[in-house]
Amino acid sequence: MFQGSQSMVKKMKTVIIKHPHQAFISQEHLDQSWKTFNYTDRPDWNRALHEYAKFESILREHVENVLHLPQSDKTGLDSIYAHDPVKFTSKGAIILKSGKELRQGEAEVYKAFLEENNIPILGQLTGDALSDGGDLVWLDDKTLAIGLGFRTNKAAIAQITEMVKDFTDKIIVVQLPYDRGPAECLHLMSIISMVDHDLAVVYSKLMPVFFRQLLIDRGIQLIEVPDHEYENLGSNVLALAPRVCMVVAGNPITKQRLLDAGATVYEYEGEEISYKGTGGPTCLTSPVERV
Ligand SMILES: NC(=[NH2+])NCCC[C@H](N)C(=O)O
Repeated sequence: MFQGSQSMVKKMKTVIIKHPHQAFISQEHLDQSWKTFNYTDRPDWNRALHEYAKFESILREHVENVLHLPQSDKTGLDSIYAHDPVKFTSKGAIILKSGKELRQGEAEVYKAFLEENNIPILGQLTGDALSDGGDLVWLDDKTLAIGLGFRTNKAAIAQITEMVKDFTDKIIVVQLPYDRGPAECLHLMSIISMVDHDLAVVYSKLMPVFFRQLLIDRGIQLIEVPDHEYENLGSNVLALAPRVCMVVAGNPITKQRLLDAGATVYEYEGEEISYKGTGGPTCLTSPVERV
């Protein structure tokens, strides 16, 4: 029985990931495509494998089922960030269409993978609708916040709203700023990560005032990420269970603030697999079931 949820924090039971073997493929492949995909630098294949081994071992300690997406010639480097092509609801996956054109082939591969594994699909974006999973945040099981920006458009918000309306009370549209422009990746999840039902890590500088206030009004304690740790993906924190989380190493202030809030914090080195492609632990994982 599929145990889908509309939570970013409940105990993760099943997760989909994509290993560098299937996404990065080889040093040669990385060399050919890192500039095209707008990475900050050329990832090192061996170090990427090493980092990923640690990352995956933390995941395996906490998550019963870890499923791997297959290699495909329809996808590129960014497919390592398995969070983006779909979003899970309690009734199954919504198949999205990336706002980054180079990533649009990922959804089809993902959909076939879900079908093969008998994981339910709720619906799929059609027409002009564009959205990345990184823009969709369940604040609780009845409330979905959606970032409206370069990666997610109004057509997608309308279609997603329609798909979830029978089992969701509220959709909150959060306007994202221009920040560094369309070539860079800025998702709603770049500026907020839920760590428990009442605890979130945030980068308030890029957050609309109404949204920050709404979080506070909902009784959510906010942990602020300092500027230099935001640059190091410090605001990208993956909840493995309520207050049990994973961060990219090199964010000591955020880590200490999480510890002070009573969280257990696991770290992995993410220079190659996270930093260079701008994708932290939430981006590297697609939680299917949380219980
Ligand atoms: N959910 C996320 N924050 N994903 C990050 C994706 C990063 C990737 N390089 C992109 O530009 O699409």
